Amino acid sequence: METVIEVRDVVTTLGGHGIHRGLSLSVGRGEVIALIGGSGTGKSVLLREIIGLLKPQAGRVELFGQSVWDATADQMNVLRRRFGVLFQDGALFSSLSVEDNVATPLFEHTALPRATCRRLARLKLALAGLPPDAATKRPSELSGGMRKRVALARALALDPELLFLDEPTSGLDPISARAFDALIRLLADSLGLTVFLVTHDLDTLFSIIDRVIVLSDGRVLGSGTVAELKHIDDPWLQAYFAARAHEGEPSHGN
Ligand SMILES: Nc1ncnc2c1ncn2[C@@H]1O[C@H](COP(=O)(O)OP(=O)(O)OP(=O)(O)O)[C@@H](O)[C@H]1O
Repeated sequence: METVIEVRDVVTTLGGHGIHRGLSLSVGRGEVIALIGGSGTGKSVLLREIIGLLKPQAGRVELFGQSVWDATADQMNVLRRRFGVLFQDGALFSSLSVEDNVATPLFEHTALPRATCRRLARLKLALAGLPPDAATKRPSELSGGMRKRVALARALALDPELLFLDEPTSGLDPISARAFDALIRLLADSLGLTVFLVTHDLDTLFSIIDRVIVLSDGRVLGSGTVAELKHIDDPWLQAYFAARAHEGEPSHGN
């Protein structure tokens, strides 16, 4: 399997605290991966390092075989077009229409006429499951679940091969969260996307994830299906899965 994300021996210190202490992981094309770990273990920081927003003190990060932290500005621009990111808060522009929010990456990274960008944006909105009348609204006129879908549509604007999502279901009610999970899996399967998401949501793990990577104490504690990880003798991981056991059985076979 082609490697899409490669993280090797990453060391991160922030504010005098060691966050990552020689962290390594890799993700293959087409995998739907969840990164989990206790609060403050450095999941979001790692995500920012992988997408080139924060530089680790040591180690190597590669996307599609290109070193992120040795890339020239031109190489980074090419890389940025190959991945989309959905940040935790959606980071939508409140003053722009939904359609222009989604068209913004097309305005910025392509020479297409603005009307064409908007037409493509409408297609992405439909792909993200939004009704046509959402396009001309402002983000504030939509529900939280719909705003997430707008942010997803924007992350898909440039037809990425790789999608990063930071806590995609946080702030959603359980029904919207499960619908959003299903949408991510559908898009991954339909478009051949590789998905790397950070989550605390056990239902997401049980329903749509191929492989879970667990961060603990600055390193990868383990990686595998939920069933495989249940055998790891780690207090945080055991407590995490116990929370699910109290809620009932998993909805999916892994
Ligand atoms: N820019 C920064 N400067 C200093 N410390 C930071 C910075 N960004 C993050 N941190 C610290 O790094 C640690 C890891 O943060 P991070 O947000 O990656 O954790 P996380 O695993 O995503 O946590 P959570 O599950 O609670 O979202 C935290 O202790 C955080 O306070």
